[in-house]
Amino acid sequence: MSTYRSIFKKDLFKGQVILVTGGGTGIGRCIAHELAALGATIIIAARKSEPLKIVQDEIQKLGGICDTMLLNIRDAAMATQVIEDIVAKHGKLDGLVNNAGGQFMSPASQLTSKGFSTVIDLNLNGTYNMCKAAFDGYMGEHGGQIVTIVAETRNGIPRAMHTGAARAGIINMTKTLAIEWGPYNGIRINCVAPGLIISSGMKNYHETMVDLLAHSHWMNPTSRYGTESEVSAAVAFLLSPAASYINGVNLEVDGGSSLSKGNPEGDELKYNPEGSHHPVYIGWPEGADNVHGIKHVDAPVKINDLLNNYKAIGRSTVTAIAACTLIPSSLASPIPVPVPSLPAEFQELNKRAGATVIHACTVPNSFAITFDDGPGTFTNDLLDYLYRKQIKVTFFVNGFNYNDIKNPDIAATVKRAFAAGHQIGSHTWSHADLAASSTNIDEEMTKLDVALKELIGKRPVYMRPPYGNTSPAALEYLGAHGYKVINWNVDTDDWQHPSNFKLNLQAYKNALQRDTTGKTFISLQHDAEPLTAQVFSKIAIEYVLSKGFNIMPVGSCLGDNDGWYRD
Ligand SMILES: CCCCCCCCCCC/C=C/C(=O)SCCNC(=O)CCNC(=O)[C@H](O)C(C)(C)COP(=O)(O)OP(=O)(O)OC[C@H]1O[C@@H](n2cnc3c(N)ncnc32)[C@H](O)[C@@H]1OP(=O)(O)O
Ligand SMILES: NC(=O)C1=CN([C@@H]2O[C@H](COP(=O)(O)OP(=O)(O)OC[C@H]3O[C@@H](n4cnc5c(N)ncnc54)[C@H](OP(=O)(O)O)[C@@H]3O)[C@@H](O)[C@H]2O)C=CC1
Repeated sequence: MSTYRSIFKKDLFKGQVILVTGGGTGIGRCIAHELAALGATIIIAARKSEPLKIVQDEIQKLGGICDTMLLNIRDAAMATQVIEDIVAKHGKLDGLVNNAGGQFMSPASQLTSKGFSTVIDLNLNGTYNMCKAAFDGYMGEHGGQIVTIVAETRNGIPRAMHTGAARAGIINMTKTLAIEWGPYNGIRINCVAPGLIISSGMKNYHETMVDLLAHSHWMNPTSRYGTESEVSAAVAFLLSPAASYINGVNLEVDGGSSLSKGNPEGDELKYNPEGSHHPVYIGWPEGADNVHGIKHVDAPVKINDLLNNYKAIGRSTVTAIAACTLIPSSLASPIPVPVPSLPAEFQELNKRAGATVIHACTVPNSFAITFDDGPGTFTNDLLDYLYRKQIKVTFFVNGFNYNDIKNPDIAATVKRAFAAGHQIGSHTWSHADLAASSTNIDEEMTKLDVALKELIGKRPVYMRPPYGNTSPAALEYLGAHGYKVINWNVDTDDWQHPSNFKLNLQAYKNALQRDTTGKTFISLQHDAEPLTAQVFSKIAIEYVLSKGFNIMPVGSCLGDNDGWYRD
């Protein structure tokens, strides 16, 4: 049976006694396997005995030495007792890996003080309890190495303020302890700060979060998530003599994700949705997971699939990994063909027949980015971004769909978008299908016009039919009432796949991948969709800009700068 294959030399920790808290699952389990494979006597400790026993059994089967102890790191007395028991039973304590910890996700505004205290107590106080117990019980007199797993917190952790605060506290506590405990007690103490890691820990997240995470793994400078092995390797390094001159640091193992988060010009950055150019490091032996009943990793299925993908393609083959996140060809849409302008005689005919449906722009090199169904709860976030980038787009708004346009917050968003110079178009009052015989087209158009007139003092000329659906009767009505009907030639499908940014972006890529000379585009997405407003729209805009297009409202891209509205 093959053991964990560490990149470090065999017997690196032979004869050492090392405690790994939370060693029964995920990252802690991987660290326990690696250190045991390198010769250490490992003690894994946590609240639940069953996972500990399973990992102990795995390590022993592989020829390692492993002991288990029950421990709640929040309980200072229990921490003291566990250290005492280890020293009594194993004679010493060379290393402590503070891995136990966690949190739940919550926006700061919804966090209760009990919830905040709970996460601070677990992570900050819990880590303090362990460090203090290790110092008092052994290391203060004999020295030792301490490594604490925190989380990358460089620019805060949105929706996890409590854990960000706790981990930042630990990082600072670590620096102080390095100063106080280094010179006289021979202790080295450091932190490892993982970014998102494919581990069992992700099983604690809600399914929607897992779905989002599964689609976002390319959104960091290394274009993939990390592995438990990559965190474990950092821990092993910091515990080892190779790190003898490293004290009080926080080593980020995050693929560079902390570099952009929270930076206004960094969030929507320069991700490479094609896939990673970086090899992945996995210490487990080559081959399938779950060999000899030992699972390599136990992440949620969709996240584990990512890892299998990284593995299947190759651990060190740069080009192969770059291909690991291909969208199946069945999902790719055909290259959109811009609709050429009709000859004059047909334009006249068309007028009589009703409005023409427009799918593309006419101004060379223009790209109109359009948003339907809003305003949504996060449209303001999008407006902030558009302001920073000085980009104008078109919002085809509804009166009563996801939100009520008469709601003061929603009304204020429409006014803000209009005042900022974005084009406001009509998307009907209630998102009605204009091709359906039961739809009262006049009511749908007029009711929204009246509401918009009240809000922005004008009625829109440009409109988008919901679902892109029209009928001869609808076009006749719209033409007769002076509306310009706008559809699209780039459909991101974001309403159906709101967290699949990669799939959404594929529509843009299909449009822009070949020679685009002379071609112009109108794209469709939905600002009522929170993830589109917050994330995808920014990715799409960066992509279009990177291809050298000028982004503008639909009216401008059709050469019309003063006919967007009427009184
Ligand atoms: C694409 C972008 C995505 C970005 C995502 C970035 C996220 C980065 C975060 C950093 C990366 C870290 C990853 C990981 O850590 S992986 C997971 C590791 N494991 C865990 O996190 C463990 C899971 N969590 C828990 O077990 C518990 O939440 C916790 C231990 C933290 C608390 O458990 P405990 O049993 O002590 O506490 P209670 O359940 O009794 O709750 C106490 C009070 O806490 C509040 N609370 C608890 N859960 C929630 C919740 N889900 N939502 C809101 N509030 C919550 C609440 O006040 C509880 O008190 P009451 O029950 O009386 O109300
Ligand atoms: N996975 C990721 O993407 C990232 C993880 N991290 C951090 O890495 C560490 C490991 O995470 P991961 O393996 O993914 O998640 P897991 O949830 O699998 O691991 C957490 C471990 O901590 C133990 N634990 C929790 N509370 C206590 C407690 N009060 N006393 C003792 N043990 C406790 C748990 O065991 P039990 O419930 O039996 O006590 C569990 O084994 C955590 O600190 C996590 O926050 C940081 C950044 C990213």
